[in-house]
Amino acid sequence: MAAVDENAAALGVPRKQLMESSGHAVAREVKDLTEPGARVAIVAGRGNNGGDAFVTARFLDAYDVTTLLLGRAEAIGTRISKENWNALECADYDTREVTDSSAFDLPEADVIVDAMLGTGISGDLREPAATAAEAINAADATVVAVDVPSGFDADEGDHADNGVEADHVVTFHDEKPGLADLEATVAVADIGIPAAAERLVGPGDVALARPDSRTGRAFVIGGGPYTGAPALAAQAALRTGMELSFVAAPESVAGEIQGYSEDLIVQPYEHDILTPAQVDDLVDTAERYDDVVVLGPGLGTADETLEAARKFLESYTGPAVVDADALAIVPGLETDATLVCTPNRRELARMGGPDVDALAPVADEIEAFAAALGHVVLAKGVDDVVTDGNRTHISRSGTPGMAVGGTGDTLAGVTAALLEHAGPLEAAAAAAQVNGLAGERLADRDGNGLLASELCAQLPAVLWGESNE
Ligand SMILES: NC(=O)C1=CN([C@@H]2O[C@H](COP(=O)(O)OP(=O)(O)OC[C@H]3O[C@@H](n4cnc5c(N)ncnc54)[C@H](O)[C@@H]3O)[C@@H](O)[C@H]2O)[C@@H](O)CC1
Ligand SMILES: [K+]
Repeated sequence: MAAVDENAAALGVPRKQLMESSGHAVAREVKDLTEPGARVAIVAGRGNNGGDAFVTARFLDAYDVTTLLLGRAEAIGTRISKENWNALECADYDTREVTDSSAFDLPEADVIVDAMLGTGISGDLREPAATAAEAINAADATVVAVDVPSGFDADEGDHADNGVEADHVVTFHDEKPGLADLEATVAVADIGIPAAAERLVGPGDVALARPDSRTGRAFVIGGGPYTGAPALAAQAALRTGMELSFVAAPESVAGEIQGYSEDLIVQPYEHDILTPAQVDDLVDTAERYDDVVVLGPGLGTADETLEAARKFLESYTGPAVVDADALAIVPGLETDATLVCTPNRRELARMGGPDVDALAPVADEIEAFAAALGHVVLAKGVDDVVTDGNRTHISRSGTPGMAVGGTGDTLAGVTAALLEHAGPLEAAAAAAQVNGLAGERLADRDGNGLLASELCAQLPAVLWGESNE
């Protein structure tokens, strides 16, 4: 929800507007339940849940409304909530600050609006919310909860023992898991979040997957016929926050790959391409160090290489990005690994997916393809389609200059790094967006002459730069 919210703001629908819709929806519920003139007590916390209810008060001018704030007005936690509180104060609404739990005095009311805590809560209620909840539960009034009954943990779906027992819940945008199990009627209010805030990858999705610590090991299994591809994937993983990037490559090309960069750790194996003989060692290494694997860049299409890729994924059980030539073996594969497959349009068609120029118009078909495949698919095109077969996102970032070779390899490395911090769909969606944004930054300078090797250097600014603060 926080991600969708941030995406909506980026699309021009800021959170304060959503708060206005939320507060209005709660007021409509109160109006449905009572006649004008009825007594309404709003009990509000200092977060945005309380802010919603300050809006509600403005829509209930025909009622006898008292708004109680748990805490001091200076301590209201968000700007938009503060602004809505100030609006009540300036316009002479009946507002009261409850500065400690012993001073909590719930007015006689026909309806109580519970806006103490929303989705920002964890654990049992602390004071003064605990005392207030007790009074609300003891009161002979209809209780309308804003978003969730206070004490309900929307992440876990369970309810604190000392939480509010609501009669009605007006929840926003979407059902929350566990709400339906409560003894309350639940109404889902549409608060005007554009569908694109969920469909299109935005800054909220990037924030969800952004590494907040430097950690993890990328293990790129690639190289042989080509050497640049594995090096680019490994570099991109480092630029996206991995601690170490290993490249397992044939000894015939290991020196060349190392020669590109002192940042990489190259682990040569005997042979000049990947064959099944190397697979047991590679699986051992990847599992022992909890690596995130990138399988495919530069491996080539020799039969024994593809056989080796298959054998690797049949025994490996960790997370892996499968790219380039290795994608050919994924359809029909039996594996316990968590895969993100990153085909371009041609590779997607060869895997049995739709054969089209533009991916976004056939997003539903790609979703069905991913469902049948049983893995997350990040299909790369002008617009990228990212889907787990159930939920689907479209990333529109990127620039025509990214048609250059190597940007798919950097994407594979970015995806691997984000897999260290997020689930496969979330990591893939954010990776598509981040790689494209890095390309856009570089295109400001280099236009259609940008290089994948230089795109890597843009990744940190996209993820942690000033525009994110
Ligand atoms: N898209 C969205 O996310 C929208 C959210 N809105 C509202 O914003 C709410 C979430 O707002 P916030 O994130 O500000 O969170 P809350 O309003 O739920 O408040 C969190 C506050 O409660 C305190 N707290 C946490 N656990 C506690 C406990 N066990 N006992 C006592 N205090 C505790 C925290 O210190 C924090 O200050 C939603 O429930 C909804 O009502 C709406 O304004 C509309 C849009
Ligand atoms: K609430």
